[in-house]
Amino acid sequence: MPKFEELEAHSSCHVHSLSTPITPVPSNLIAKRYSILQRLGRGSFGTVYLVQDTRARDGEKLKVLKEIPLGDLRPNETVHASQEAQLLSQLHHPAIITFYSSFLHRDSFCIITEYCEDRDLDCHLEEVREAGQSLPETQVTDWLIQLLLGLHYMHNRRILHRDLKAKNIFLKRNIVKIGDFGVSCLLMGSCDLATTFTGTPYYMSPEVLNHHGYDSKSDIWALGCILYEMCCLSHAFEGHNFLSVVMKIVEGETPRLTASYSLELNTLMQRMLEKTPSSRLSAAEALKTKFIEDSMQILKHKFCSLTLRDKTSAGERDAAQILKAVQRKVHLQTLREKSELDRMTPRERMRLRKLQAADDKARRLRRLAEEKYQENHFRMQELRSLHFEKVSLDVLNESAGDAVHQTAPIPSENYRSLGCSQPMGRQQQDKMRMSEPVGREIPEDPQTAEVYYYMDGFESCTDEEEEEREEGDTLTSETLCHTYGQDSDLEAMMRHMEQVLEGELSVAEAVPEEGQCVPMGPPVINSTMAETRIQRMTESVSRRLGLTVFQRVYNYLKGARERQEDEGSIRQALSSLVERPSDGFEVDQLLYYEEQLQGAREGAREVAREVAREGAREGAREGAREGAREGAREVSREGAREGAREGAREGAR
Ligand SMILES: Nc1ncnc2c1ncn2[C@@H]1O[C@H](COP(=O)(O)OP(=O)(O)OP(=O)(O)O)[C@@H](O)[C@H]1O
Repeated sequence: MPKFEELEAHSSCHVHSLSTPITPVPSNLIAKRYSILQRLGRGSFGTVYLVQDTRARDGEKLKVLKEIPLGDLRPNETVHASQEAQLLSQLHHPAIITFYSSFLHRDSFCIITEYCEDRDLDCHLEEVREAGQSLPETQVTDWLIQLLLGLHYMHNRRILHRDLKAKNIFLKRNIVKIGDFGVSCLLMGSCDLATTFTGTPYYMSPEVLNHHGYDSKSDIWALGCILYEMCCLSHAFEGHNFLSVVMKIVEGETPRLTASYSLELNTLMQRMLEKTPSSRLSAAEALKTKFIEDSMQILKHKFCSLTLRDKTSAGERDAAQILKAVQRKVHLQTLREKSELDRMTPRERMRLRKLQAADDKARRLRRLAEEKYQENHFRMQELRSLHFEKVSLDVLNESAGDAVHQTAPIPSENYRSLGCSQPMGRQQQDKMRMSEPVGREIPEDPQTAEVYYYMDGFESCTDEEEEEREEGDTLTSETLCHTYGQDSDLEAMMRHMEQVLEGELSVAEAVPEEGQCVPMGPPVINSTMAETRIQRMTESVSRRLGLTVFQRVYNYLKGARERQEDEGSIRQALSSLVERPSDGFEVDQLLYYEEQLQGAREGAREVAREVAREGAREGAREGAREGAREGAREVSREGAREGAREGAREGAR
């Protein structure tokens, strides 16, 4: 049962459409600021919602809320997780989904993160597969570089992902972002059980399956699997059932990419899929390979021209706005010249006021255009100085040149001649938004009209022209906002690439050892999370197969595993129970999880028993020691008494 009111159900692989924005109801706010817009989906541990942050600035309002039910946990048991969440919220990288905050809401642990409107990589790959297409190598390497940069950033800070998979990678315009970084660790701690339950079988590394512990190289293994998936649109290690996948990962051959991808990319992937962690590349080492460095140069140029183009087109839009304002102004100015002030009717006066408003507008737009022009100019100079001659030329020819020409023919003197003086700040611009009076006539009496205009702040224009102008204004400011957000990610990504290219990257990456990743969830959340995962999985498989079939498959597989039947006979038996033997995959995985949890519980009970036994032994020892001490004391007391009595007797004698 969903805890939060869901306004719209949502299938995971559909574009998140928000055609009808939902106005938040203040009384329904979660943590006094988030209102649920729609449900994005349900994962193994919790439910994911798109929310509106009523306290955030425009353009940053949409966020994601992950609600993780904590069952019967007491609030103080989650304090540790909240503290670790604080740590995560201080980390920022454009390839990592921003972790804003976490809090407790009723009996759930809630996490607020950045929202990625372009869905996850898994959905994207499914679409490509369905369309019978494939991803070009440049696209694959562009994404791989960004993912390596993100991994390197987190690994350097001793944070492991533990559940890297295509479903945890999100697309946001031109960049990819890793989701849930550190979250599994936060909730599950870092023990072996946590690794088993947070990992997804297809991406699990040999060392994890062999219970040799998880480290940063296990994340690299998962990324190698994702790289294979981006190229071949199927899992790197596939099998009919859970155990056959495990066998392939642990003992099978390292897969190869198809011939349509370069040898260099194939070699890189194979080095990321080395079975021995010490022979496997780290993120820093992968970033320093020649293939990645060369591809990174190209990606950096691409990002450079993208930000430039964004800014240029914003400049073009501004220029168009200015042109419109100028035309309108010329028209109004003619009106002004024709009329003498004292002979004006109120309507004419109104027009004059509008003229003044147009002046202000033109001045603001001119300023914006000048700023944009300067920015573009500065970036172009930057580009040249970095010797990216080819790119600079392309950019100048393709777009910047156009924009410069479009912006340049409206030199600032033209506006000055229209009587503009002081430029206007952004806040003032916002205040200057016009309000539309509805159904109000302008009074004909000049004095009354003056008061009327004053009350309306001189901006009460109902003309269609003004409406258009208003629409144009809104568009401009929104586009600028949008461009800024996008640019900041692209620019941050470029900075990270520059660091690598300029050799500011330590290849001897601080590799977190098992159990050393920053967040260490308390064990009590740990086993609750494991139980939740088992429960969710049981629900989902029994829904898919039907309860009766699920029970049959479950009972058969449980017996078969106990009898240690071979894979061939298991496959044959499964084919009579389910349509495809692969349908039994999740049941198999479920049995494996149950076994692991059972083992962990028995381990914990054994530890508790041992502690109790040791306590009893220690108590007995202490008792014996105390008894001995008491005995000795009694003996010495008795001796003293006897001595005294003997002394007295002797004295009497
Ligand atoms: N930051 C986000 N922006 C946009 N969509 C998201 C975001 N986080 C999650 N989603 C979507 O919400 C759904 C559920 O995500 P969640 O991460 O809980 O589960 P999952 O990755 O499908 O499974 P698991 O919990 O096993 O990792 C998915 O469809 C995912 O694409």
